[in-house]
Amino acid sequence: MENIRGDLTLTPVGHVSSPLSDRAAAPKQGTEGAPDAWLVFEPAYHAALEGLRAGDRVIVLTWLHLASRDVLRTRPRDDPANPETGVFATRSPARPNPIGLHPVEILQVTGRRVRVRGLEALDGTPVLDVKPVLAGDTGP
Ligand SMILES: C[S@@+](CC[C@H](N)C(=O)[O-])C[C@H]1O[C@@H](n2cnc3c(N)ncnc32)[C@H](O)[C@@H]1O
Repeated sequence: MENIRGDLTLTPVGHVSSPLSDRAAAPKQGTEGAPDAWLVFEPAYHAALEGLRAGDRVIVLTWLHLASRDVLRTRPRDDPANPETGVFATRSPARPNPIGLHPVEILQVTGRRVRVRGLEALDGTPVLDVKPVLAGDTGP
C-alpha cells in the first residue's frame, strides 16, 4: 500500500494578482466585499485552461502561504466573543496545511490569465488548482 504519511510535493500552477496586500484588512470570505482578481497561470499549464469560460463558477484552491502552520485551535473570525475551537471546524487560514477554498465566478479568460469575481486571497498567493462547481457540491 502506498505510504500516505510522507511529505507531499505540490507545484503551484500560478498565482493571484490582486489589489489586496494586507492580511488584516482582507475580507474573511470572497462574498464579503473582496475585489476582483486575476489568476495568472504558469506557461506550462496553459493547456489546462481550455474549456474555462466567462460566467463559469469554479472552486479555486490556493496555498495561503503567509499563514501559520502550527495552529490547531482558534477563535472563529478572530472574535474574542467566539469560543476557541479546533481549526478543522473553521475556515481559518492558520492550520497545518493552509489550503484556501474559494468558490468564484469567472469574469474573463485571456491567454494565461483568468479574471475572477470576489477573491480574498492576497496578491502573490500561490494557486494550486481550479475545479468546476458541480450541482451536488452543496449537498442534496
Ligand atoms: C478566513 S481565510 C478563508 C480562505 C478561503 N475562503 C477558505 O475558506 O478556505 C481568508 C483570510 O486569509 C487571509 N489570507 C489571504 N491570503 C493569504 C495568504 N496568502 N497567506 C495567509 N493568509 C492569507 C486573509 O486575512 C483573509 O481574510
